[in-house]
Amino acid sequence: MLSDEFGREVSGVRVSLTDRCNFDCVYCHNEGLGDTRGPLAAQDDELSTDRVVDFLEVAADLGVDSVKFTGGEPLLREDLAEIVERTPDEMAVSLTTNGTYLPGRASELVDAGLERVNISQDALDREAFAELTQSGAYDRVLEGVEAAVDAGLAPVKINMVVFEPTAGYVPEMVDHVVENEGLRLQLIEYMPELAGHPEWAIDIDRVHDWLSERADRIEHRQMHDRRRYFVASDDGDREGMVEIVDPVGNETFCANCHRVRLTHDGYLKGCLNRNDDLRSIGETKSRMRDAFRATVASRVPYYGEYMVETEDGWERDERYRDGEGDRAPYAYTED
Ligand SMILES: Nc1nc2c(ncn2[C@@H]2O[C@H](COP(=O)(O)OP(=O)(O)OP(=O)(O)O)[C@@H](O)[C@H]2O)c(=O)[nH]1
Ligand SMILES: C[S@@+](CC[C@H](N)C(=O)[O-])C[C@H]1O[C@@H](n2cnc3c(N)ncnc32)[C@H](O)[C@@H]1O
Ligand code: SF4
Ligand code: SF4
Repeated sequence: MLSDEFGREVSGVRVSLTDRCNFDCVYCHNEGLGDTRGPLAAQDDELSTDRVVDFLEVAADLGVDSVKFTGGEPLLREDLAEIVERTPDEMAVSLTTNGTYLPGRASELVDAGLERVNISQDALDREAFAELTQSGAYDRVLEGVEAAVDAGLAPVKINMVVFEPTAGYVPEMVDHVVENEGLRLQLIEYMPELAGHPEWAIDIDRVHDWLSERADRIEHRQMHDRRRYFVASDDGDREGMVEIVDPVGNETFCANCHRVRLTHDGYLKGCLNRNDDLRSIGETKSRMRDAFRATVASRVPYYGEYMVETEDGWERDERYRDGEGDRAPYAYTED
């Protein structure tokens, strides 16, 4: 397994298969790929099936043992099952999706080798959901969760972004996963670094404190040092798990970051929040190997190294002022 200069082993890759999406969530950072708006049909710049598979084989050779497929909406790729099927056996395969295309396709993905799925659902309220995602697909998402459970993907992780408009729904989402076997909840701190609107953020420590009071036990996950809270139902018969993803301004989170990302158009990046280190994987496996090694060698923790805390808040360190990217940063437009 390769390690970076900060002793962080790279055990996982996150592959964005497309920057397209059928939703337009108000908070979306799109994994650093710019806006998801635009045509839904497949685009020429997207990596072909073979190139994704070549890359995964190279990553596996370099000791990477897990892959997460994401996007945009990864199920907009018609070849997703083929990609999962052709992923090297030694890699654990998971997916993050908005869930809308899982009905009818979840079983095919499981048969191909999919082991886990995270489905985004920010509220149990239809209207709030529509406002947040700019879509009317609430029922379809619930069907997607059901399809995933039925296909054998339990426990399914529900991803919920916690910010001003959703914070009030946290207690009922926690109850929802306690009551429903087969579900887990992942509360993701709203990240304004790429998406803007820092005023939407809430103090995630308040959520930690609230869960600490409710939980019977707490575990720390090696990845990002994330905390997992185990919450029992009132009658003690059932238990739900709630994980908090709290990367913003969190040096410990970054110090335990073990993932490299691949963009839909074939660039490696060492950090979700960076857009100035995009390195092309090229066409051949030997180029891909070199690019992967170079990206690992130059990746740095975002908070605490790339960004340093000053009296005025977090600022980019002088040493990283000049970007080292092979292509221009992806663009976001303000709403
Ligand atoms: N800043 C930062 N945010 C991350 C990182 N990993 C996950 N996140 C945030 O958490 C969101 C959801 O992540 P998922 O794609 O569902 O997967 P995950 O929780 O990281 O992975 P698993 O728990 O292994 O399924 C991401 O879109 C980010 O907003 C990371 O390395 N850095
Ligand atoms: C970018 S989406 C891509 C996969 C898929 N379209 C989905 O929504 O699950 C991956 C995850 O990022 C989360 N996310 C998007 N923008 C975010 C932000 N600004 N802060 C925190 N999480 C965010 C989403 O809620 C989702 O769970
Ligand atoms: S569904 Fe995912 S990729 Fe699409 S807009 Fe929402 S968070 Fe972004
Ligand atoms: S270095 Fe920090 S911000 Fe960047 S991807 Fe890793 S955990 Fe996220």
